[in-house]
Amino acid sequence: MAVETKTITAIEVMRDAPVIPVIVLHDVKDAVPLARALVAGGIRMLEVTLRTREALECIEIIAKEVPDAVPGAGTIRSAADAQASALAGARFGVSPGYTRAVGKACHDLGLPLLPGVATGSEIMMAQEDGFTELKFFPAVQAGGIAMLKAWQGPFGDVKFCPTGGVTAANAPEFLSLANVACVGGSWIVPTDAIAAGDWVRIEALAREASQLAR
Ligand SMILES: O=C(O)C(=O)C[C@H](O)[C@H](O)COP(=O)(O)O
Repeated sequence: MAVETKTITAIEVMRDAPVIPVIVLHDVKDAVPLARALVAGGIRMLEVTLRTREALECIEIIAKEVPDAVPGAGTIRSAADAQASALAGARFGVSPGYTRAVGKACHDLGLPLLPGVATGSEIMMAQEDGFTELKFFPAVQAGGIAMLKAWQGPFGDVKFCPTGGVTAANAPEFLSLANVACVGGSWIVPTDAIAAGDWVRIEALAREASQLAR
């Protein structure tokens, strides 16, 4: 059954599955089979990064052709990125950092945003602007589990999606933390599997990821 479009919120994006795949697509023809494989494996929230020229077209075709998937745009770095993503049919946005301009654009567009943060000041700025579900990026490189535990005190009302260096091996420990709602990562969408069209492998990786405990 297709996920209702208009009412999705950032926390719903985070709670749908334990893992949000961070997807890099270079070829539009891969978008639909990849999205179908992820959905078959139990992952519906799909972050398609705006790192490639093809990304917006990929979001558009997933939105049209895979009703059970919820395409989102990653690597949103400007208001223009947010606008183009919403126009293409992205249902949520993820940014590697936070600026007021990006926050305001997403707010005005009604596009739920997981803003990227790596410091207390960035968390406070995002919170001031009304965001309480945040991406911790780059999670492992910026302090990992220990950082998230330290944030539990002053920022106990924030839920994080740690992303960057998260793998099948360390995801369970991240997911066991009370302030972690889900994790993000590229490990379930390996570049070589996409290039080879190995959708069976990606479906298997998604299935394993979707069964991780939180
Ligand atoms: O492109 C973006 O907007 C990003 O924020 C970067 C990604 O989140 C990380 O590159 C994922 O990290 P890995 O799972 O270690 O590959």
